[in-house]
Amino acid sequence: MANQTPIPVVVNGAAGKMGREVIKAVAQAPDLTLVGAVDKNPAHLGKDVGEVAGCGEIEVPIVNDLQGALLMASQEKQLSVMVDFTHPDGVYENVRSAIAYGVRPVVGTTGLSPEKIKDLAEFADKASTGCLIIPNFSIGMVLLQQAAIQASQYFDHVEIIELHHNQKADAPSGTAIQTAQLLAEMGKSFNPPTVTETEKLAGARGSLADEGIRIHSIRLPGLIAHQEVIFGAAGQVYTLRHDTSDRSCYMPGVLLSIRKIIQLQSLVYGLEKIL
Ligand SMILES: NC(=O)C1=CN([C@@H]2O[C@H](COP(=O)(O)OP(=O)(O)OC[C@H]3O[C@@H](n4cnc5c(N)ncnc54)[C@H](OP(=O)(O)O)[C@@H]3O)[C@@H](O)[C@H]2O)C=CC1
Ligand SMILES: O=C(O)C1=N[C@H](C(=O)O)C[C@H](O)C1
Repeated sequence: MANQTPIPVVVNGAAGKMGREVIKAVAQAPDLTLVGAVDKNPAHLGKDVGEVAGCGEIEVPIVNDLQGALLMASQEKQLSVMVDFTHPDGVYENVRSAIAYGVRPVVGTTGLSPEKIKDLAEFADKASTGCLIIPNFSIGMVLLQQAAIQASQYFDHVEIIELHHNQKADAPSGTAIQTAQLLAEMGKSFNPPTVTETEKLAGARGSLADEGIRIHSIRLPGLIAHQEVIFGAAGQVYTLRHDTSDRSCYMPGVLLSIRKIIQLQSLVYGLEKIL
């Protein structure tokens, strides 16, 4: 790895909570080189992104021009990568732009609808470009999901609770949606009704995903990112829980994705597919 030319990386959303972690991780990785830092928050424009991230000056200023950053990255000799941790409203256009410039997108931003993901998959296919959409970069969450898939063979009743900080824009979380999808793909329906239910307050029973799976979203200051998958059967409850205490937990998955995407020619959804 030491003799290879470093992979050029653009970080979009560089001044955000996740973006800052990615800047620190990329700055410390000898096989990666940061070539662009983009963020729309005017408070950070023009500042050195290393200073903003807290890892010291790295001589890359924060700009609010994704197209310009992608153009520069596309002119590097090596295939380049855009890491996106921005906002559900802008991520689709960001990914389209990256693919159009031949820059490979590693997407952590959540909130993309299944239709938009399908559309991006077709766009990536046409361009023969790798694109990674990863709802959760932590290994603990992959393991939780695998345990949930196992348990779903034996339990017919399951509900998901996701708990996040109250700055989160989208609900349910991308992770909870993916977890429900993985269970729904098991080829069975969950939660057969046992009684006629009435919601006295709308939403009391949470949101309804495919195959009868319910997701409940909690938003509170003091939380980072947490998820429970609770299975119930006569006389027993089986609870799987993952807790994030620091956003650094996502960085091994982000770095792995940057390294792996160079070899991909199509869109891949989910960290478990590249482990
Ligand atoms: N896949 C995973 O493992 C994880 C995914 N996430 C997801 O990542 C996303 C970002 O989360 P987080 O870092 O906590 O959010 P933050 O709000 O802390 O950071 C987002 C940053 O991106 C900026 N921004 C927003 N829209 C754009 C845009 N169109 N172009 C450039 N910059 C933009 C924001 O500016 P401003 O402040 O002005 O809005 C902000 O500085 C969310 O969707 C979240 O769910 C989070 C953690 C882990
Ligand atoms: O907004 C967050 O913080 C997180 N977002 C992702 C999601 O929506 O699943 C991943 C993790 O839960 C943290």
